[in-house]
Amino acid sequence: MTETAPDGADGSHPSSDRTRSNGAEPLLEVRNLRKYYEDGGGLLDRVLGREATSVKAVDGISFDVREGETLGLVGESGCGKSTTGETLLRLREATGGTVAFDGEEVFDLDDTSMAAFRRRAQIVFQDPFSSLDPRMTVGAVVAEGMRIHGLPESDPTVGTDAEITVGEGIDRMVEVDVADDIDRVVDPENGVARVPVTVRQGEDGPEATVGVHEDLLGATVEEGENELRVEVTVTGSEGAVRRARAGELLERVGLSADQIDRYPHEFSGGQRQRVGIARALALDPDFIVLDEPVSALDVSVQAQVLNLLDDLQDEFGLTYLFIAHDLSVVRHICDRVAVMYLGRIAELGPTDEIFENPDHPYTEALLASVPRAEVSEQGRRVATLSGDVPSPRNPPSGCRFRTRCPKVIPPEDVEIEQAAFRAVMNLREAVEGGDLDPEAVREVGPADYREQEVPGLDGENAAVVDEALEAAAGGDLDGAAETLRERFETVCETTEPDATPGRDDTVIACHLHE
Ligand SMILES: Nc1ncnc2c1ncn2[C@@H]1O[C@H](COP(=O)(O)OP(=O)(O)OP(=O)(O)O)[C@@H](O)[C@H]1O
Repeated sequence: MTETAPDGADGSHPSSDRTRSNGAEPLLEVRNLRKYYEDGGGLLDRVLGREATSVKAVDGISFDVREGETLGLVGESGCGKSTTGETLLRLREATGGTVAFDGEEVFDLDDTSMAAFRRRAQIVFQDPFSSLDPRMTVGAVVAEGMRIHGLPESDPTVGTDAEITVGEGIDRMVEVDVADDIDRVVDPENGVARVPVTVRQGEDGPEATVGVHEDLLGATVEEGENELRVEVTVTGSEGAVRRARAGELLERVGLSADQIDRYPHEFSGGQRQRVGIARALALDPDFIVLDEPVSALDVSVQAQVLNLLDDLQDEFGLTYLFIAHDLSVVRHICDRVAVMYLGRIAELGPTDEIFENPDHPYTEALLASVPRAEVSEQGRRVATLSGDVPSPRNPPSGCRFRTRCPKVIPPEDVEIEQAAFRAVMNLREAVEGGDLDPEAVREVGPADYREQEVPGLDGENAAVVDEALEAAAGGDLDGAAETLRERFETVCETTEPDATPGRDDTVIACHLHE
């Protein structure tokens, strides 16, 4: 199957000159949002009969999404990006915090306001294979939301009008009435939905025909003494109006209205994602959460879908929250980027700032894992991201990134190389977690063990580690942990860094930048 793509078929990325959100008001204000999953604990908890601990998927994050901008939300798998998107849309119940949308508290909305919010705030999911019901035609998929919400509805602020052409012997004045709900069928231009109508003399008297959407609109003529009265109304059923709109939306996202009766399995991945986008657009939203919208697509198709999203944003004045783990995607579509780690936001700022001049060691490390296309960036010295992401059931104290951070801060009075301090931190983790094997220390002796496992120490630092390893070799892991803690405890573990203003509209949560 081939990909239909009117936009960016050359594979180019959308423009990265993204300034549309400068100075814009926030459309979405997220404050201290939390979402914990209480799922009865992990297997280990159950085996050991331990009390269940919740998964702190999102653990107190705050950010704004400004009107008309694209805010990127990036981070490694499992850091809470999808949970954030779904919780702020109220698809999941938040554990705490607030979300204001256009000034209204989303978590306090009554049923009527909630229905309006559901229309205005949409989501496009990552997986176009599982997010479309295989038993529904794509036309039904796109129209479903409209059916639920009674759309398309008439907008009282939109005027309706007819452009009349009169011919073939009609010499009387023509008066036209246009029903107010014509805008459900005809897209308004400059606030007016216009219908071209032709009035001519037929065999049985005057007749009027509409020039657009003939299957949905109708015109009737009534003869008066000196005038003809023409009335234009919507004659199509609700279902037919929705179907026509679904067809238009399919066309707008680069598919064909002729494909309206096909099933999802008849489309390629990229085409299915276009259907998902048409479904989101059907309710005429202001805000869309794009949850990894191109991650499941071939690289060649990704740029086309990104270009489409970019065009739609301009055309419909949309605001996006763009969730991605792939930083190279984010760079070209986002105005600002929030970097998330283990349920928290590490750094947030304008995309160029985040990419050119990251402040948070996690952002630096994440960027280091992005393949560099530009030669000028290839030589950049960056720290690498090593080790596993800790469990969100039991995140590290203080700064959550400290267990992997290549810039963890030693105590003021301890002189130590960064690599050696990292090794000490790792040793402490092992001792505190009960993962250090006393036998292994006994076998080689504490000093040799230190040389091997915690190289680069001398003087007092070496002596303290030896003392701790001595205790560990004797089986006293608690004593070893205490000895190490007394000398090497860092602010990164005792104190959680506040999110503080950095340079150029950035916010950063790292003790190095306080
Ligand atoms: N329904 C659930 N019950 C329990 N834990 C969950 C549930 N959904 C997600 N989690 C956990 O919450 C954490 C955050 O998951 P989430 O899917 O939000 O992260 P993510 O950053 O979007 O990752 P990915 O890119 O892999 O989707 C993970 O540890 C995940 O295992």
